[in-house]
Amino acid sequence: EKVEITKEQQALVKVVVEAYNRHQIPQDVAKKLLQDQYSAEENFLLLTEMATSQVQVLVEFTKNIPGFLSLDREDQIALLKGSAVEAMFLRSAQVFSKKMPNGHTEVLEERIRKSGISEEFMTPMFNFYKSIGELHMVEEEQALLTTITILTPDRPYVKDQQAVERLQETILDVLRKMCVLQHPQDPQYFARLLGRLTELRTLSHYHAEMLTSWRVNDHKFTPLLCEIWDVQ
Ligand SMILES: CC(C)c1onc(-c2c(Cl)cccc2Cl)c1COc1ccc2c(ccn2Cc2cccc(C(=O)O)c2)c1
Repeated sequence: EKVEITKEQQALVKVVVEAYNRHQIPQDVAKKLLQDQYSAEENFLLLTEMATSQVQVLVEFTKNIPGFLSLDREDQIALLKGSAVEAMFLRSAQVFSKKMPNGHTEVLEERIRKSGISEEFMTPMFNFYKSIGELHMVEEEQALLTTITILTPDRPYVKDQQAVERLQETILDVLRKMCVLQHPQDPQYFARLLGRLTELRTLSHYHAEMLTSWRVNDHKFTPLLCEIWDVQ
């Protein structure tokens, strides 16, 4: 049947994409990527600063998701805590699929590889970046996929899962239509996008182990990261 995006769905996408593009890491933080030296300590500190900045960007973006602020307050917190790592993997994946001015990408890769993260997490992490890059997502797809990740009903401690499910379904519906319209030659494209969400969950489990190994080596995080990741 003819797939068409309704007026209100177009308005929804506009709000989400504008919010997604409005909130970027401050240029001075992104620029630091290129400047400071390369010790493992320096790299860890820089990545910590970027993660902290990204969490602030994520909180601001989430407040613009239509319906999010009408959810139960504690559920809003549970959704943010449960999705922060996955949203940041998606965001950093955009950098690796050349979202950032080139030169940043290589430097960011270098710093991640030399920040005390053990080899076993590197492979899945960079495989994910590669698999995201291969999708060549347009910015609407990136913004909607991040929104769908945030609106995952079965995060720990979410009380009213139905309310989250209703919001998520609204976004899934418009993303599905957009994929059909943007990729008529690839009917599986939408399914492949959602497949990345499964990969994100696996990465999120790896990340919990990365955090533990950093803490064992007495690495310090910022108060915001401690709060959102329940560490220290
Ligand atoms: C605390 C710190 C060491 C950490 O723990 N886990 C992760 C970690 C790692 Cl090592 C990989 C993936 C996810 C996380 Cl949380 C991190 C670092 O988090 C990052 C690092 C870079 C990130 C982000 C998010 C985006 N980017 C890339 C980026 C850079 C500059 C500008 C922009 C931009 O949007 O304009 C984006 C998070």
